[in-house]
Amino acid sequence: MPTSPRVSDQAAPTMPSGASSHSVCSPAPAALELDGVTLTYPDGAGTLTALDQVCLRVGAGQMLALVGPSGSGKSSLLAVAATLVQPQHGVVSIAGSDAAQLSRRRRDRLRRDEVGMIFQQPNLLPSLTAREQLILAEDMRGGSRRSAAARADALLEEVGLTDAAGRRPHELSGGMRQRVNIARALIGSPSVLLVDEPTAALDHERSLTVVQLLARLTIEHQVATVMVTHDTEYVPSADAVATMRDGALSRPEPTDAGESSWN
Ligand SMILES: Nc1ncnc2c1ncn2[C@@H]1O[C@H](COP(=O)(O)OP(=O)(O)OP(=O)(O)O)[C@@H](O)[C@H]1O
Repeated sequence: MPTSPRVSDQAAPTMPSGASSHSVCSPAPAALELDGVTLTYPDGAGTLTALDQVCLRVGAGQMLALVGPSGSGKSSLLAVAATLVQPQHGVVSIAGSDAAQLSRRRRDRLRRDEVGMIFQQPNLLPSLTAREQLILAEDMRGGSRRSAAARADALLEEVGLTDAAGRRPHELSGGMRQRVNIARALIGSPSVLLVDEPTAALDHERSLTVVQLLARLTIEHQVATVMVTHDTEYVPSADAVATMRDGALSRPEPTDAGESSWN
């Protein structure tokens, strides 16, 4: 469960340039909210709209699958939700904090404390054991080594890797490496988990294990998870699915799994 300090010192109620003073989507708060988000990139003499008035709400314990063709804006949405890229218009809110209202330092802290990220490739350090990968991540967040070790052990157990805690990446299968990656992303007790193609490097059986694990941990850790996937086979494990097309996001449709829990 989330235990880390929350960023709560939002600046006074001046709106960022281009942000609306009212909610385009819904007034109810959620762990992750995008409200009327538009992101453009320079494109020759003009601009390319990567995200077009995107609205999205994902609550604690919910998992959204995000699908769409290549170039439709999925990675841009994750980058904006991670507060790594600032949109020209709209509001990105994480755990109740409007990212645009924060100083850069506080936005970095918000990301560190509240956002976990998982990419296609686990990017584990070759010389560290699975357990040390997690402890290092918590050390870098400023957590105590003792609590980091206890938390690492608990997370490795949750992802079924207790017996592999002392192994280095080259001694782990691709699926095991991705499970270490997932445990590492959760060690800071984030509110939001952003997952980009977690199964791209895995075979079918391992992919299914990883996606089902993400769905279970989303509930157990009460995180708001957004998972980009090319493979619609894994969508039923999520609570809802939304499609990106040319920067526009469809209304999320609940899956069978999320019929009663999706807002
Ligand atoms: N840094 C950038 N500068 C300029 N254009 C960009 C940049 N990043 C993305 N784009 C463009 O924005 C659009 C959306 O790209 P994005 O990577 O978000 O799509 P995607 O759905 O994640 O694609 P893929 O599935 O291939 O990863 C594309 O037209 C892309 O070329």
